[in-house]
Amino acid sequence: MTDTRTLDQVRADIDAIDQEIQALISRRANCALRVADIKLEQVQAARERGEPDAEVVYYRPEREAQVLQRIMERNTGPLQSENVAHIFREIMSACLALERPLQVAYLGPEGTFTQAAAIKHFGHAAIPVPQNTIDGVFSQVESGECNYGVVPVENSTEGMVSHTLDNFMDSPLKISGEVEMPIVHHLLVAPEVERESIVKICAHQQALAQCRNWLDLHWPSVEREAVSSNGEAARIAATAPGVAAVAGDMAAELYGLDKLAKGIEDYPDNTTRFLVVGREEVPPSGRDKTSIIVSSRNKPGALFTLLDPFRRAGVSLTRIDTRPSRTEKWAYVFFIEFEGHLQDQNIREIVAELEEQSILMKPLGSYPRAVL
Ligand SMILES: O=C(O)C(=O)C[C@]1(C(=O)O)C=C[C@@H](O)C=C1
Repeated sequence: MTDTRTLDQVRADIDAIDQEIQALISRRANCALRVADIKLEQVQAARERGEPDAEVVYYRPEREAQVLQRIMERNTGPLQSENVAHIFREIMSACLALERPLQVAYLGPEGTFTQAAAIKHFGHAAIPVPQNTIDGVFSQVESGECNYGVVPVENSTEGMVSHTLDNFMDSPLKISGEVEMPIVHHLLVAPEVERESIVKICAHQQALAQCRNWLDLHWPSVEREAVSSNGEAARIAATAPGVAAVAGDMAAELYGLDKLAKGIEDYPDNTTRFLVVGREEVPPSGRDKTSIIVSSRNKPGALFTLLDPFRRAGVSLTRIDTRPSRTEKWAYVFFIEFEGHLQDQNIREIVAELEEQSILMKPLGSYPRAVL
């Protein structure tokens, strides 16, 4: 049947639907408030049972992943599943903020891709707390100043962010989630700045590397300077007219910069993966990944021996990386990521075997696979 409603009629329908959606969102928010009360009651009961350290965990990544996954699965259009999930991401973010506003440390300053990743994962109701260094993010969460932290871990062009991996070696923090961000870089300048006046291009070293071919081709003789972050590069470009920055949309918006060239990364499917760190272990969501650090003696076949239990159990590895050991005791330190949860029987067996064969075996946490 053709739709014969007039513009006014359709708008009246939209108004009525909005009213219903709003009432439903308020009902949902009241449920979240009740969830918060129940969580508190459960912790009080646990303390009375003699568990003095029991603490309320408001943020539940496994539950959020399940909610978002289901929303995407049952979407029938016409909106795209990802767009619908983003809307619910924000609704859950606001509901969680009613229960307890989350402080999220991230590798700043404002305008970095890590901030964009933190917002993508936690939504806009979380309180972002920029840190100057990856170490700073870890220590804010370790000390309890912030509830969670977001750090870059791997780029599809440049490989692992070794500093993040090094932090995991000594930190008691657990991984509670992962975020994937497509990385699109632009060449940014302050408004009205002419191409001819650019004498220097600033960016984080990873961004300079990700755009190396493009910069070699278009700006071969202009000095490049690596600075602490893309956000910092954008801040410099906003105040120094001879300086351009390589950074993303968020930095461009934040510092009011113009795009002299868009999408300048050498590989168009350039993505960065971020990890969310927290103090709690995350229960299974049904679609999980696990990360561990494992180290073995320097002897022939050492890596094969460590990986063989995964092959036998048919568990897929999603990442393996090596870092130089920082103590003489260990010859190799491997970061291994795989599908499954530390509570799964087959993963428990693999971990037990690795504990026997290695000189160090540190689980970094199980967490839901990125949904968005
Ligand atoms: O189910 C919970 O534990 C809730 O707190 C509710 C809710 C939600 O809004 O759906 C909010 C925050 C949590 O991170 C997960 C889900």
